[in-house]
Amino acid sequence: MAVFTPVTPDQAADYLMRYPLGDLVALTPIAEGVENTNYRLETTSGAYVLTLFEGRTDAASLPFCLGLTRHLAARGFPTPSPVADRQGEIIGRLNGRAAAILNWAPGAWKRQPSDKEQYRAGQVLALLHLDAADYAVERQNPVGPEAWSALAARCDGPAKGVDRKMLDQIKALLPRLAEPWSDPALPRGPIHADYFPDNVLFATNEHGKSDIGGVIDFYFGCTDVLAYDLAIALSAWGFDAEGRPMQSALRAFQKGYESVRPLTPAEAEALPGLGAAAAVRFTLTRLHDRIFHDPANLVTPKDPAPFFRRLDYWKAAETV
Ligand SMILES: Nc1ncnc2c1ncn2[C@@H]1O[C@H](COP(=O)(O)OP(=O)(O)O)[C@@H](O)[C@H]1O
Ligand SMILES: N[C@@H](CCOP(=O)(O)O)C(=O)O
Repeated sequence: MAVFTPVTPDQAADYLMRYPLGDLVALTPIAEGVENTNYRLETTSGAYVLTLFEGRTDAASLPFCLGLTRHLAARGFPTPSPVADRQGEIIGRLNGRAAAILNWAPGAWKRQPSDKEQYRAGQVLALLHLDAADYAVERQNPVGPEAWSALAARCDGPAKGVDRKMLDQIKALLPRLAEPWSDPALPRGPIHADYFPDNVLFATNEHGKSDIGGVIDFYFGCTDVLAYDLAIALSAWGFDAEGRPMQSALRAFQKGYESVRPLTPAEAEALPGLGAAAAVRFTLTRLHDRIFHDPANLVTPKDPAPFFRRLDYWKAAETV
């Protein structure tokens, strides 16, 4: 489930009165997602998503994240735009939470993307980097290198068994993994930072062809190293459920990316190190979420081990 803060139809209808979106027709909870509360909102003017932002999405980050989404949508990038209320505001408040309404992106994410879809996903990530380049607002990465030691330190006391083993290896790697962030040759800009298959919805376009209809969930979005975003995406799209590399998927995704935005020599050289950093970043947050899992929260914590295994691939790539 991903309804942490319930909303009744009456509350949604009341909230909708602030928006020029017509009247409520249906309010349906969305089961997917792990961070925030999401409802599909159908009104007399169309379909939308109503999001209530929960604990880990810091309300102070929303002007950056929703502003970036709006900036990209205005450029024609495929992402559902946040809707402004009658006062022009895109961030509201509902049931004690910061809230927003975004356009509904039709389609579904690909559980087993073909190489063609991998290529297209790579292209769209590169387009995101180009279209976002002149977005003037900045946000430090909330789960960047500075946050890793704090996450590791929090897990340090309670981690046991396999978690303990992963954590000990990670702690030894942390100083070296942060090195690319002091390289001034790596271009920086707005990044998605969570460009996983479940955040990329494919739909049938106006020509009857399947294409990316909506990139969603910019709530880890921040200003960071562009090639790190590619490394995160390759780590998310290019490995199987056990964390083993899928060579043709990795090639297709990167080829798609570079068909739009070729990597600089410095980026190409840094990519394996950034991939290792991405593997550790997601291992750490998954470890943290599993160790501190609240049993009252029905979302099943994600397994950190397959992400930890990606380290072997990236470490081997560093020595090639
Ligand atoms: N704008 C949207 N259009 C269509 N579906 C959406 C939209 N935003 C979210 N969803 C649906 O809600 C689910 C959870 O959204 P997501 O932003 O990934 O949540 P969380 O941040 O809690 O993980 C997505 O997997 C998708 O099915
Ligand atoms: N992609 C992250 C978790 C964040 O989940 P999302 O539903 O907000 O994309 C992971 O896989 O660890």
